[in-house]
Amino acid sequence: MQVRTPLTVITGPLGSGKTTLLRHILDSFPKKIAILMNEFGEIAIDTKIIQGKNVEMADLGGGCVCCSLLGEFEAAVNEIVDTVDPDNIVVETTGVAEPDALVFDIQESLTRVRLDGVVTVIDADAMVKYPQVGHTGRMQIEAADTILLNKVDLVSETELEGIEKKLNSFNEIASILRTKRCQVDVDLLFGIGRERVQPPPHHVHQPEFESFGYKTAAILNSERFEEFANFLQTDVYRSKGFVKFSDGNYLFNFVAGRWDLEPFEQEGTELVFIGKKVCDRQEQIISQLKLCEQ
Ligand SMILES: Nc1nc2c(ncn2[C@@H]2O[C@H](COP(=O)(O)OP(=O)(O)OP(=O)(O)O)[C@@H](O)[C@H]2O)c(=O)[nH]1
Repeated sequence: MQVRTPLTVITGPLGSGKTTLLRHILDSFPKKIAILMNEFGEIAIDTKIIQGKNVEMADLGGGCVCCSLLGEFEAAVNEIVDTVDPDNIVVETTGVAEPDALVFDIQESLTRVRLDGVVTVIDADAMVKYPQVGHTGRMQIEAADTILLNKVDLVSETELEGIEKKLNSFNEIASILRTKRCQVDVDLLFGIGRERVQPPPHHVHQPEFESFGYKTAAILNSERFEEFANFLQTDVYRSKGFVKFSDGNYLFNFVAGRWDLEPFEQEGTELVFIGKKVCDRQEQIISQLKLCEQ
């Protein structure tokens, strides 16, 4: 009998910490893992963050794995099993993906893998700033076997208790683990052996988010870029990518008004901007960025 490879889906809203979790898993999980990534936006940033970690990965490209890429997903999974034969496969979906169609597809159509579990990463800070959980967020919470309530360093104990209550009201069977920077014992995430049967999805997924990208070969002035990041508040919910300053290269992350820069070996500047009506501001944002060029 052919043994099916266990597959774990990582989902969760934009900027909640999915890539942070993947980096943590790759640093601490001793088995051979293959990763499949689906990104929102035309420039693949997460793939480049993970690359170089000595891991096999496949990039599903821009688009939504839950809507248009199911065929590509199946092909990529089969190819990984054939060529890499990993102990585990991990799929990181975009922050705007609804996992029900993907879970159903894995259950019904994928003969080489079995769904081990769904891990949903939740941004505690964003849950306080934007308490209304939208349709996509709700689907991501409902699908979870394990919820990482992440960014606990940014909110109070009382706020955490409120968020846990809300998460429980959407999903009372998932275990909720509080984390900072997704630091969790990775053994808790694997070997779940999910048995829940996913009913066919009634998929009406209409992502409300738009995105655009920007690349330049120019070196950016770090002080002007910091001013730019402070000014980004309106319309942009999420931005990420690489920036080149005169003193080196950095990974830039902006989520719900907070941003940080981390030294990162990736040459050049390429950024993605995501927000509900962000394309209306594309010209303005790019002209502000050009002012940062030295
Ligand atoms: N303060 C704080 N920041 C965190 C924590 N976890 C992650 N971050 C930061 O949150 C930002 C977004 O993290 P990512 O891991 O890139 O989020 P993501 O879910 O992969 O983002 P998308 O793929 O764009 O949806 C980064 O700046 C992280 O450093 C945390 O526990 N506390």
